[in-house]
Amino acid sequence: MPSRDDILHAKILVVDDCADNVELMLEILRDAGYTDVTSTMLPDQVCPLHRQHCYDLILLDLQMPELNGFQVMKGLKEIEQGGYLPVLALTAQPSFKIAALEAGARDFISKPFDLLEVHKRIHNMLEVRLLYKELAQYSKQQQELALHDPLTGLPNRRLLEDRIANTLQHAMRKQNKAAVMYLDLDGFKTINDTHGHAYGDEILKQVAQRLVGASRREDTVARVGGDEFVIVMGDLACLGDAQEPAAKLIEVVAAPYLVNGLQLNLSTSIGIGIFPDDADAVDALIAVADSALYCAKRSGKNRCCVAPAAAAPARGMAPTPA
Ligand SMILES: Nc1nc2c(ncn2[C@@H]2O[C@H](COP(=O)(O)OP(=O)(O)OP(=O)(O)O)[C@@H](O)[C@H]2O)c(=O)[nH]1
Repeated sequence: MPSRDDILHAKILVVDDCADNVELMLEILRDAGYTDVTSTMLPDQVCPLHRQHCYDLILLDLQMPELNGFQVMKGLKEIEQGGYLPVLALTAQPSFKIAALEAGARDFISKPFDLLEVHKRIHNMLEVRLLYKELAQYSKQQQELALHDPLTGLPNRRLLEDRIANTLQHAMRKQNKAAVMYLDLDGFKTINDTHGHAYGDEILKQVAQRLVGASRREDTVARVGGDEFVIVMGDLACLGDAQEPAAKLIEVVAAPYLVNGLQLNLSTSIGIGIFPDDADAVDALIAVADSALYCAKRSGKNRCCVAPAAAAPARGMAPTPA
């Protein structure tokens, strides 16, 4: 629930073509303790100003020459699409009250002003507006949490699958290739067993940062399990375009780690699946990369293998170390 302080610091815009009315409203608001109040006498400035400042409350006179309050609300609705239109209409015309509500205003204040009514309606509207913002922020955070790994902040499997699907669609349109790289740290269990889980967590966070740092901005780096990561790359012309960055990933993971004054070395294995050569669907491509990873582990770790023979008969039987 917004506090009294939050409400008094809300951003308010007063819109009226009459200078005396503007002055009166500014005085009422400042006397009540509102700290962030501005005004305009130019109705055509309301939308650009709201786009720039995102007001919590717009006190809008309905009868203005050139652009009236109803037209202004139309423009504001486009900016606040799906959101909460923070308009409190000001009118001396009783017949405009319902029309204003129908046009999207949340409430109205009649002129001449009844001071008590003005204070109450402004306070109530701001309370709802700020609550609405809190809710929108909370819902955004929840969505983020549902799609990201809490330890590293990387996309989780759910978001990864979405990103792979987009990458494959893009590759299909462009008639080029994409790669899914399945990466699993070597001997990570020993690190946990030797130095503790918290130390292992720190290493995982550093690995995540290194993988992101070594990837292109448009690639996706996701954490899909304990010490498992998946990297998705689009816009590739050939297998070599994936093997080269995979070798770079192996290299960055291998650089020494310093955690709590303790230096440690680590290696990783990577399996690569190529779209459309090895598979043409999200799950299948992940499965192919996972099988290739298994080959990399089995053939000695600290290396990268492409899809095994079963998934890529054209490339022969043996896994291909990078
Ligand atoms: N610190 C930490 N460890 C985790 C987390 N999630 C899973 N693990 C541990 O990560 C380890 C994964 O080990 P494995 O991949 O099975 O084994 P490994 O030692 O890496 O062996 P290879 O992959 O064959 O080289 C296990 O010990 C898990 O308990 C986590 O969030 N934090």
